[in-house]
Amino acid sequence: MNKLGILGVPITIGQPNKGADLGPDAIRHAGLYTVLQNLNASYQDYGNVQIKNEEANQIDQATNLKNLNEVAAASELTANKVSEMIQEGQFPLLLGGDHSMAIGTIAGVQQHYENLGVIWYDAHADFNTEETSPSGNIHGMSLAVNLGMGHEKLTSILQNEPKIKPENVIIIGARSIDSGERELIKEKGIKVYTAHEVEQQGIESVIKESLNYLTARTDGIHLSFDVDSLDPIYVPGTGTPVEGGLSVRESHYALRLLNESEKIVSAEFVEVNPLLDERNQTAKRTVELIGSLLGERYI
Ligand SMILES: NC(=[NH2+])NCCC[C@H](N)C(=O)O
Ligand SMILES: [Mn+2]
Ligand SMILES: [Mn+2]
Repeated sequence: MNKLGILGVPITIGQPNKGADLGPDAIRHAGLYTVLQNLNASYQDYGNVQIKNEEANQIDQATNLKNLNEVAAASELTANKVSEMIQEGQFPLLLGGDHSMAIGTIAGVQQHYENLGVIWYDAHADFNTEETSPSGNIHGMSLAVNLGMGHEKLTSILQNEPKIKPENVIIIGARSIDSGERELIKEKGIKVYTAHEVEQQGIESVIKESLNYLTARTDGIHLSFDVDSLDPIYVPGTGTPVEGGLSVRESHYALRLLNESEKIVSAEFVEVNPLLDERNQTAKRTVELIGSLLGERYI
């Protein structure tokens, strides 16, 4: 694997809770470097992107978007940094931060791929627009934004065009989808393996099918891993938990299969919120999951 470029994106204003800005450092403190050193991974930690969480408390009345300008500014900074890391030949490993950060990360990665694929591992689809969103929270819109749907300040980061094609996206683990999102998902023909389908089909088959499908049609796959994909019993430190989630075991297996495929070109682990956590267990599990993606094995 290429040298890792680690970047924290301490953004919390894409959703209503304080504390997701502490996620990147909680992940570092939970033993990230030890795991990387045990894997003999070479890495460079660029620290955290400067995000203006404090200055943001605005609902843009005209648009139903919370903290639009600040999220857009954060996305721009993130996108540029991520793009630079790939330019340097590094594998971006991004630590979050709420899921609005994916607007920036994917814009940055996409600069280097003509036909980027995305695996969106999440309890949610994050497929709202300002018209459909029940909350106005931009973390529930980031996937739609990446497909070119939503406010122009968000869809035009780095380039004013869609970053990914609808047919190059696979959502895995979904179990909380708003009615407006459901319609958009159907309209765009997005592939979704809900939590029920993971149960029915098994995670191995879901991941292998996804990899076969995406490898045939894309030139690289970005992994967007929202920790709330897991059941809240394992990840209490996250802002929008949904019962009935994926298990730690099947998620490790999913990540191991992704590692073995050698098709993942960048990854983000998002929605860790230490203020909602107990004893940093959510960050610790996140570090272990990162280990599986990077090649750690039980034996
Ligand atoms: N990245 C997340 N955790 N997203 C949660 C989104 C929740 C809800 N669908 C919304 O739009 O507000
Ligand atoms: Mn999400
Ligand atoms: Mn989620």
